[in-house]
Amino acid sequence: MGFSKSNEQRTRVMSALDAMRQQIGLVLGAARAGREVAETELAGLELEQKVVHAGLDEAAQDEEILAALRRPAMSQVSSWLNTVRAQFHTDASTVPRRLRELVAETSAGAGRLPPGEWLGKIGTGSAPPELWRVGSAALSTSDPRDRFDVAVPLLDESHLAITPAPKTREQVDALVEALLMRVLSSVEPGAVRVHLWDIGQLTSVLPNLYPLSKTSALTLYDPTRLQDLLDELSGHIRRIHAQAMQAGHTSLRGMRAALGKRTEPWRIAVLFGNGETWATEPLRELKRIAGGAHAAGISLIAVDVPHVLGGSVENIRLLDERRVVTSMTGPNLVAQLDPAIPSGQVSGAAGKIAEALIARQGGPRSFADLLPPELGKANSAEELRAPVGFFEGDPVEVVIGDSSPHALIGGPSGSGKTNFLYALLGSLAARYPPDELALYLLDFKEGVSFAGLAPGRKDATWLPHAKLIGVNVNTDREFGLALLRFLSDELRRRSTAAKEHEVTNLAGLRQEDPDGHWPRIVAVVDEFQYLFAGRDAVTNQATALLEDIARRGRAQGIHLILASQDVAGIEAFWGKPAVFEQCTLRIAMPKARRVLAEANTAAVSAPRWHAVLNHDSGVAHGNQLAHVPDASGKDVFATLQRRLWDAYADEHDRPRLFDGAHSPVLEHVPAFGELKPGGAVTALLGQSIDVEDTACGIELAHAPGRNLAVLGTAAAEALSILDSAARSLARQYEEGAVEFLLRCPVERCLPAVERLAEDLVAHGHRAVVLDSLAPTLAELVAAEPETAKILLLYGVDAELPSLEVKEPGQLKSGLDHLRVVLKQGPGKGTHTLGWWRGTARLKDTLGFGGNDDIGAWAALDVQGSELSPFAAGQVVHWSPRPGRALYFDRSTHATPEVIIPFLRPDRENP
Ligand SMILES: Nc1ncnc2c1ncn2[C@@H]1O[C@H](COP(=O)(O)OP(=O)(O)OP(=O)(O)O)[C@@H](O)[C@H]1O
Repeated sequence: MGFSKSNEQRTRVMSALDAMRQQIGLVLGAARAGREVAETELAGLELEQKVVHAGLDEAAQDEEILAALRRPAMSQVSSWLNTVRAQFHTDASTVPRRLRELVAETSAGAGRLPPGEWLGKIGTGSAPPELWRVGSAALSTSDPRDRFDVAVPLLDESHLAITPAPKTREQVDALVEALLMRVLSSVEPGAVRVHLWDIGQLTSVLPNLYPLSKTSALTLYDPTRLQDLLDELSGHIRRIHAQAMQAGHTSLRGMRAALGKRTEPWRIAVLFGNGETWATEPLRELKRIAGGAHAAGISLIAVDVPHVLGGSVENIRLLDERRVVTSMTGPNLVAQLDPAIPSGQVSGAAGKIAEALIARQGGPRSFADLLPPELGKANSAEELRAPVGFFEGDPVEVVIGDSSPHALIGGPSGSGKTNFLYALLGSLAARYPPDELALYLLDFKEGVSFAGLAPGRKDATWLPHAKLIGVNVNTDREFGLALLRFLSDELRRRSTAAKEHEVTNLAGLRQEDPDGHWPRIVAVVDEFQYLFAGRDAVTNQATALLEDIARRGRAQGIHLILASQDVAGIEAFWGKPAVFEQCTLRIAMPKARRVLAEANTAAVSAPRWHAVLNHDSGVAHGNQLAHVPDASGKDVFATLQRRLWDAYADEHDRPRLFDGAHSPVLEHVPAFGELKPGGAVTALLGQSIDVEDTACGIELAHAPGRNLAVLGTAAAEALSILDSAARSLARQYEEGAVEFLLRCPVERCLPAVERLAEDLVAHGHRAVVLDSLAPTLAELVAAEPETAKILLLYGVDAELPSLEVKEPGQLKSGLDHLRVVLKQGPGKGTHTLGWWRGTARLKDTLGFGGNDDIGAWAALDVQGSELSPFAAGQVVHWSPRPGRALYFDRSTHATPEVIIPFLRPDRENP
């Protein structure tokens, strides 16, 4: 039925009803008119009053009145009344027929027919009736053919206010139930959503409809959840308003008419009050909702709510169990409610609709349903947009862009947070090619959540969008910091470019610099609260960087997705509202707390494998529930990854994988492969904790202080550092151009030292493991070296007692010679790389004023406070941990940095 046609019909119904109301009014009008006549004739007036009081029909039976009318003086009264009466009957007799016809026209099927005709059948209509029968009425009770339908408008049209009479709750329930069943049976399953709230009952509001409550067609709100319902409705109104406005319409109905299809379900909210007035705040909200409801396809049915609602409202007032007065038929006509539909029939039919709805929605959807028909067709200049799940069969999208630049995801362990991230990453990567979207993925959790996106032993493919993948970084907060620094640098680079092109955001930059490479960057930090885990410099720097990126990233297309398992992660924000506020996209997994706004409890009731998406900073009206398909099951993501890899891997390098649980092997790092004679000689010591895959080393220039001290008792790490230093140096000298002098008084380390010496020799260099150190030191002091010499001293502290002894007749001790070698050696190409097992012994070795001779150090299990004398007195923060060293090179570092000593597989370990 076309909109204008139905409108016309509705007008006709209304005018027919008006006509009837007028006829009824005439009877009373007659009395008034008669009274005017009777002003000149008191008797006439009295008589008429009597007639009117009795009613025309009754008066005709009343002998006394009849006698009075027969009096000649009253002839005028008598004939006038007769005319009125005749005219009334002529007109009124046609009203029921006209009404019946019109209601039949506007209200087909379940809108009007008795339940036997439609109950239990599944509706197919997308254009439901406009009037819904609730009962019938007649102008004269004597003739049953005069009965006509009493019906009320509902969807898009009107609210309904029902006022019960005492002890009529059962009848009201039956009335509402029948009305809802008429509506639900008229339209296709899912096209109408019913929300039920009852102020006084916990469980049994219209129980016959309960089979529907396992679907979206029926949502029940217990008495305490009025606010949830009001939030839901007002959120819906705002969303529809925004949607419709964007598409150039003013209402859902208008949008539906223009598109020729239903875009959103209608909603009917039934509110059962108890006759008492509402508190100011919810009432205000209810009135606001009522005012905007029709445009959003919402109708309210308010039962025993003694307030005037906004919007158009029809009323039904019960006089007793059967008799009602409705605003449709006017105050003077009493209608009869239809009898209740037997409850078994209602629940049976509700069950059928529920089944049809479940079948229609096709059950849970899969990850493949999130993917577009073709890979990589989307453009990210304006925003990123991708579905992550489904609500009632319809996709629910995440939008990352100007109005929702950053996201906060929360959910307890096992709630599907990681799975959600996979769904999101997959959906994005399938839509945007790597030139449009670059991913930086960091997981502070122990485990390998993102490791599969980098090439691995089992699967050699990688996600071409991923530039960096950090896993097992829970103890390497510095890596998080490195990522933030990288993003902040990129932010600066982009804003400089934007300024140069005189634009203010990424979309502008891309337009002005079409050949530039400006993908949107999405950085995911899972369990980001680890960044703030200590009261230290890392936390302070992370906070500052994060705030900066959060604030300015929006314009430059740099987006943060911060995920956290528990409240702790969110609490980390409490002192940092800037970051929190910028995360306007909130995603709450079931049972997540504090991710959404304080009063928004949607996540509490979200079912398993669902997420509540909210692009409005977590305010309730922004809630969108979505079922998230399984994206982390076996082969699910991997299948997409392979397709993406096939499509893009040729042009996009593998991501850098940083795995905190696996130290790199010296021979595998690019920096080692690139070493060759001729450049500045650099001894590699370990891996930098950085976004780029870089090794960290000490440059052995011919300058004072170019020696290295390794400090601490951790033998494996100490061996590793000296080992990689020697091996990397070996690659930078031509054969015979360097001599390695090794000395190791620590028994258990000796095999490793001997093995190193053999390997150095095999490399073509001279390498000697010394039996004693003192004579060699004396020689080094005495002669000018012909070649570069590298002194590798293991456990120097063990050597000290013997070095301190002066040989008889000698002025200088071995220790004196060592001090000279440390001081003067580097200038002549003799560098000492030594391992002291404690800082005190290093001080003893260096003596007064000797600290400058150690230009660089790598500390292992040594407390920070012991290190400041070797770092120009600055406060050093360092909590020693296995597999890590704190490295400081006076000539290159402002502050020390954490490095990862290389792994020495298949080599002797102490
Ligand atoms: N939407 C889903 N459909 C089916 N299975 C899922 C879904 N989401 C998660 N799972 C499964 O549930 C388990 C836990 O999910 P997931 O690892 O994503 O949770 P999490 O919140 O990240 O937990 P944690 O933080 O402990 O890793 C996984 O085995 C995952 O495969």
